[in-house]
Amino acid sequence: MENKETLLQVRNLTVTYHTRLGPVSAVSDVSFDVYRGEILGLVGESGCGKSTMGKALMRLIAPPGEISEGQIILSGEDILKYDENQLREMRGAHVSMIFQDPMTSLNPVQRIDQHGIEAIQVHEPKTKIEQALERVSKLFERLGIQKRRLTDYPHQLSGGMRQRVMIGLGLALNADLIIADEASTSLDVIVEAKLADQLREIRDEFGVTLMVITHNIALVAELADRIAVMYAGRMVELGDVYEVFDNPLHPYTQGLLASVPNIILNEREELYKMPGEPPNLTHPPSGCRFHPRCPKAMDICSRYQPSFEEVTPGRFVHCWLYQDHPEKETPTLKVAA
Ligand SMILES: Nc1ncnc2c1ncn2[C@@H]1O[C@H](COP(=O)(O)OP(=O)(O)OP(=O)(O)O)[C@@H](O)[C@H]1O
Ligand code: NI
Repeated sequence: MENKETLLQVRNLTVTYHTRLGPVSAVSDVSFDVYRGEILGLVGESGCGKSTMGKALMRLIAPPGEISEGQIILSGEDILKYDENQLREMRGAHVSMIFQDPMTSLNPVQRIDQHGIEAIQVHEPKTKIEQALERVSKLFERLGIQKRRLTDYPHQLSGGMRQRVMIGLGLALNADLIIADEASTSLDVIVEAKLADQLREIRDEFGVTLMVITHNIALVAELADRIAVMYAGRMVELGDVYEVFDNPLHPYTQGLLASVPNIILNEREELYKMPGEPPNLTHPPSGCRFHPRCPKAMDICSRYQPSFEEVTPGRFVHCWLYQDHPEKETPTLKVAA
């Protein structure tokens, strides 16, 4: 993409869930931009905070969770300052989220075409039903939903189709940003490689911005322009998808990509299994949260949190390997007790 226009700026975003075991910072001090018209893939192990991030961008974090710090600036406006009316307008017309189970967002007693017509008419009340229906059926056809399915009810469609319907509704609303949150277990939409092509075509045609939250790294390779990697509530790497797959900088990204079949490995090499488990976020490790599992950890990594530094243009990494600190070379003295 040439001329990048920033659609969304996330700054120092922190989301905290207040649990019985103490506060959990599911998203911790995360900053990044989303460009208009891009497809951004957000990946990371289960529990690293991807869905929390997506919900925060929709202002859908509810108690016991709260956005405890930061800014979310959409087209120049801080949505953390929005009141309920402004939020309703934003969720309708500007940002759409497709959840892991679209059944929860679709009305079970409403046909697919009615969902589409309603989506259009809520925001463009002057549009006639016939016009709205025509737009909807064109849109859905582009997404691989045939005309005869338009009179179906949500339960008559497969999970993958329901997700397409949600994407279609987002497009019908002319949403600027569509956030799609893939379930960890669902095979659904994305398994169909064809959808990656369709989504890219639709993006080109409608200029919509897509944020795809998924465990499916192969899909991200296929679909996304940029990839963002989260670990234990922090964003650890962000960059052009080709550059990151070609040369992952953060040791976590390196491990994550090495554990995916057929992407960066020769067939003969064995898949890498990352040692250890993600941390308990009620007591996250000090410094870089990845340090206990990191094969390249240095002394400083457990003591200080690295910043999210732009190491080459457009490439951000949260890792002491790529930034300096006065104490970087000085090991802590281990004093015997
Ligand atoms: N409502 C909640 N109350 C308390 N803790 C929560 C709540 N929702 C999420 N969490 C915690 O926040 C952290 C991040 O969860 P989140 O669902 O955002 O992760 P995720 O990356 O989307 O995981 P997955 O890939 O499994 O969908 C986890 O530790 C989770 O237990
Ligand atoms: Ni999730």
